[in-house]
Amino acid sequence: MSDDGCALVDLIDTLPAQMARLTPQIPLPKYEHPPETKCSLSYASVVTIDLSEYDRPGGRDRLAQQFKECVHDFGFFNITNIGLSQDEIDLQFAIAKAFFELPVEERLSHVAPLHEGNYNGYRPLGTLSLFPGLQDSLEFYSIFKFIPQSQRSQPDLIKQYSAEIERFSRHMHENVSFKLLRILATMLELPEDQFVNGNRYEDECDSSVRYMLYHSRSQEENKMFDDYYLRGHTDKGTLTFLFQQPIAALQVQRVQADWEHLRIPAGTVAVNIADALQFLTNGYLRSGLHRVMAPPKDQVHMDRLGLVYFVRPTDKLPWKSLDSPFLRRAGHAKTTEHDRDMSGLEWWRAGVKARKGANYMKDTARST
Ligand SMILES: O=C(O)CCC(=O)C(=O)O
Ligand SMILES: [Fe+2]
Repeated sequence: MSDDGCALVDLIDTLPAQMARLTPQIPLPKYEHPPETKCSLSYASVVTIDLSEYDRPGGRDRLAQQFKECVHDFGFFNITNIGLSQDEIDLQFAIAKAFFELPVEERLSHVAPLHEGNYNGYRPLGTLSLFPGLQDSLEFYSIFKFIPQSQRSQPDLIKQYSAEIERFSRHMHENVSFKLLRILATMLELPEDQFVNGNRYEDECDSSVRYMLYHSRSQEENKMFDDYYLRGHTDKGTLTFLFQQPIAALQVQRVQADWEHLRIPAGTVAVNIADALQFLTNGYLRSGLHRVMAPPKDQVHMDRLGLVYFVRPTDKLPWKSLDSPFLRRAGHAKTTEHDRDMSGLEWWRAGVKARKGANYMKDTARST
């Protein structure tokens, strides 16, 4: 950069409007998480990966060993020590809460181009019918990566906190998810950056920070919906990160087992392997099956605010399955059966379009 500051001025001029912080920033009240349920529930036992091991001598090998216990038969694990403070995470919850308190006209003025298979922006309440004639009670707001290809209109609230949201988004993507993707690739005897290369931050894809709000329903409504908030599904992307969630509604299912609750306490993030990794590894990595149900009786009246980070494949990822000595030994050798002449991004958007308006069968798992 030149020392007369011109380069800096040029840079600021070319920054997308969304990234330029407006002042003053309206302070947000500190987010208080609701208490956990006191009801006794059946919780899934989940492997916990301590990410602070990653940079210790021998740490990656130890983490790879731990991965072997959970990535093939389950597809869910927890991570701790992700390098973000509780305050940084709680600020995202505070922004999420403030977003859903904006007037509905303002939320609706930033609707995502859903008809293009693209969730960038607001996805209004009741967009999906869970059963014929029964609309979901979920609204969400997705903030795509902070790259020129993803820019769109944003409410002032989001513009004011864009620096903090960008830091969160980049950290989850380039630090946390890349660590996991590198360990997974090494474990599978693939080049270390095999998965990272198809998920680079600067390439176009639909990775996003997502703020979610499930509105509570009455007892009668829950009965009509068979208690479903979100049908059983696997996620379509690469990896999903689900943050602290005291309202016990998320359930996961191992192969041929009953549904169990997934507990995500403070200091922990749940990670869900998604369809792209399952496809690329010919089914060796398992895309975790999950659903969201009405919470237990001491929480059923509460709205449920969620914070999620989704990593999704980019336009640089060839939609072709992989081969490695590990995969061959494990009986998951390359198959060309589902290879396509398209990118991960094209595959992803085609899936979102196909899903729109789909009529879900009660116990059928679909991708979301
Ligand atoms: O709300 C949750 O806990 C899970 C959300 C989810 O499964 C999804 O958005 O794909
Ligand atoms: Fe999901």
